[in-house]
Amino acid sequence: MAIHSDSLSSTPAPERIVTPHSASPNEDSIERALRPRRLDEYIGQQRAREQLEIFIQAARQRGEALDHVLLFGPPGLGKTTLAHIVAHEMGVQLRQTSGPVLERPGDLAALLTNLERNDVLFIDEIHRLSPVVEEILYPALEDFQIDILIGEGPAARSVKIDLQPFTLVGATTRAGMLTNPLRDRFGIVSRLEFYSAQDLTHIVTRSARLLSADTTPEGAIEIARRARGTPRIANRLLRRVRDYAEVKAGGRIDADVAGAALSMLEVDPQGLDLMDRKLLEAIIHKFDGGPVGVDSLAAAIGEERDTIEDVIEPYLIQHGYLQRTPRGRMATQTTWRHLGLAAPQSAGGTPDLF
Ligand SMILES: Nc1ncnc2c1ncn2[C@@H]1O[C@H](COP(=O)(O)OP(=O)(O)OP(=O)(O)O)[C@@H](O)[C@H]1O
Ligand SMILES: [Mg+2]
Repeated sequence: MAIHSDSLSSTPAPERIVTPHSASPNEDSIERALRPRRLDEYIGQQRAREQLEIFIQAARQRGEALDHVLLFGPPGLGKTTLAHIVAHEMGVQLRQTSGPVLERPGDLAALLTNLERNDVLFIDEIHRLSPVVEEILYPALEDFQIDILIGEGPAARSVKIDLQPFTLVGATTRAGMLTNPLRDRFGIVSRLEFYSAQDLTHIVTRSARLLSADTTPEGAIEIARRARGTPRIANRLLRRVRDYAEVKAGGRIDADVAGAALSMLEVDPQGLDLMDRKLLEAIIHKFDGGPVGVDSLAAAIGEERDTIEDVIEPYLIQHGYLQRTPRGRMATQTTWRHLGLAAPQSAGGTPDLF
């Protein structure tokens, strides 16, 4: 069966404390425990939440399946969480799989034919569906029907099978890698954004309550500020800071304890971690501040190109540490300053006038 657990859907990268991917099966089970189950417990992402609230209510009132939903955004922002919430709010079952797991059309056909009326089928990493599997999906999404080929050679014939109406929830970190015909079949498209420090503070406070971690409001703010705008990282930092507080500070997490613990974890005051700094330092020291192509950068820091593009870069770009230009990546004035260096005139971004 092609359904697989949450633990298989993330790339482990245990060496990195702020990696937005979940690092271990143990962490996955903690994540599940911290996962909000209802839409009104889902903090932040106001736009996505408000839209879904209306569409879910309308679908429920009509007794219909919700339109197909595409969720996209960087790892750890709550796509899987939202998929589960959609099923819960619709009062239906969720079946979960992911693009790379569905190798053959039959894998998807088996899942589709087992769905009950209005169920949610959640396909994670939907940009990694193989083209033959994607073909099966088109008529399923449009007409709730699939065409499957039975037999081989001259005796082969195509059979149409009717499906129950269902909702596909697709998640991807790369909306740009979806084919047009697939993207066009989603009626609801939600882009998840990095969270504000304020929203993350709510998330840390909620998780601290669930984990019975003794956290002051200032302690929660300190963790939230340094979590790269990402709930998964906020929850992970909270657990590590709690360990530190229990061993070094009688268990209480205040701003000083959180700050000391995060420094020990090499998360700097802006929330950048070792990998972030390694990338920024490589651009400055090995490539004179850029522009440098992402492949050269990947080779220089020993990371996969995909990891740079999906995991490291989005936050750095949004926060002005990195510019993506047609000729490659460039460090900005902010980057030079952040690393305690004097920026050259040629550095990207707003010049430092002071
Ligand atoms: N809006 C939110 N409110 C509270 N907690 C959240 C929210 N979004 C995410 N979380 C927490 O962050 C964790 C990670 O979220 P989730 O697994 O849904 O991310 P994802 O976008 O699916 O990541 P990936 O791209 O790696 O699959 C969850 O376990 C949950 O505890
Ligand atoms: Mg996920």
